Amino acid sequence: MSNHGASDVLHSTQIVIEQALLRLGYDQTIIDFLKEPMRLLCVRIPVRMDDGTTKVFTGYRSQHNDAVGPTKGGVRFHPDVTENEVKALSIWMSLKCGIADLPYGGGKGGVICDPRTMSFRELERLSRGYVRAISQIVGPNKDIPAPDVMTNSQIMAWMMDEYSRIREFDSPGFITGKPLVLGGSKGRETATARGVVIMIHEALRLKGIAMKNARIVIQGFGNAGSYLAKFMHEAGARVIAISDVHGALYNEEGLDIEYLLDRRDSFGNVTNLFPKSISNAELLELECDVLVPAAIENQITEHNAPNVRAAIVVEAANGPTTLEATKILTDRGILLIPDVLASSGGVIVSYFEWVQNNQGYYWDEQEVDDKLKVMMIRGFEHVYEIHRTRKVDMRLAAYMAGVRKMAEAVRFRGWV
Ligand SMILES: NC(=O)C1=CN([C@@H]2O[C@H](COP(=O)(O)OP(=O)(O)OC[C@H]3O[C@@H](n4cnc5c(N)ncnc54)[C@H](O)[C@@H]3O)[C@@H](O)[C@H]2O)C=CC1
Ligand SMILES: O=C(O)CCC(=O)C(=O)O
Repeated sequence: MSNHGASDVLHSTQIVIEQALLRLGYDQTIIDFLKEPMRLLCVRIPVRMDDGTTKVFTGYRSQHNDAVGPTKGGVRFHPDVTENEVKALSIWMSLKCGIADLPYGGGKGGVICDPRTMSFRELERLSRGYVRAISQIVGPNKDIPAPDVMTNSQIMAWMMDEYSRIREFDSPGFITGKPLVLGGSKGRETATARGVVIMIHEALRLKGIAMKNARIVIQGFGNAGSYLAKFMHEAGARVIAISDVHGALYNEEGLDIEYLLDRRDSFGNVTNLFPKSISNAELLELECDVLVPAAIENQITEHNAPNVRAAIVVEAANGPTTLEATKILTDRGILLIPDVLASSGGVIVSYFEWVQNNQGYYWDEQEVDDKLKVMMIRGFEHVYEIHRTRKVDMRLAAYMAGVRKMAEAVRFRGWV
């Protein structure tokens, strides 16, 4: 997998944060404060490998700002993780929490590694080592990790167990995205995709396009992309293309999603089992009603944005569209539902999981889904209203909605 331009994502985020705060009437001091995470830890994690050697991994935990409450956000295991990427991801988490009005600031972690080449036990030792390395700055009321790219409920379970051992009492509220038997929430596994579906419903309604037979193209077939394909198929839409890191599959009549779900591996790989019809680059330029990037950063750029032939782009991934591409899509009248709004279903249900852990009382899946829907639609309406009344693009509108509460909290606390 190629490097996807991590330093750019931090810089572009800072540009939009600054624009948002200026539009909201904040001064340079708050801008300087919120443009960077308030805390960033870089750790070295020695891990005993199965062959008896010890390998040292590098990891990060970035805490953007905790004025609103504890910081919250996933941990990514990926070879291309960088300090700047983790910093940007933590800022995006703040914006997601702000839009959804959760009592959190943003945090994010990452470890430079490739889980696809590691054994189960090596992954366990790495997960536990990461928690030992960051244990001083995390905790149920400090900073609460969760899954992200190439991490899952098993990794959350090891991390929770390690943290509980260090603190010497069971701490389910330390991390979310856990297996159900360890205090996970019903609906967390599917939450990111469920949230994206709700956004697609809203966007189709605005564009006057029916869900039935709407043509959907999805890049990425992992946690976010594969469940999304399933839910869109169940809703009567036509998923005409999907992809993973190896390439893309395309069928204008609609793909057999059930079959693909059945064949995909735990890293979201499936296209390697079939003769590929098209490339990832071609997938992004297919004519469709809704294009959903659900893989990694910087996929829609100034180079391919003029060729995007979708009525709606819904960003399930974090940072899939550059700022230049955002402008091109907006100018072309394509409705863009930005990442910090569209992919907030995961952290919203993580919040529900944390609430359930704190109260020791667990909800059924319908209750989770109903509450998620209310919060996603409220977020959408808020962002769309800012976009309409302040005449700013959807990304800037989302940043304005997302950063306001944090800026207010910083001011009330008297920090700047
Ligand atoms: N899992 C979650 O709860 C949330 C995930 N997200 C974001 O959604 C995106 C996907 O995350 P997950 O589905 O959890 O990851 P995952 O690790 O489960 O799946 C990633 C998918 O993207 C594919 N992929 C990787 N590199 C690619 C490339 N260069 N071109 C095309 N496909 C590629 C992989 O093959 C895999 O199918 C990420 O940006 C993540 O930050 C956002 C909110 C929550
Ligand atoms: O569930 C969470 O707390 C965070 C999910 C996440 O990392 C994200 O939204 O990018």
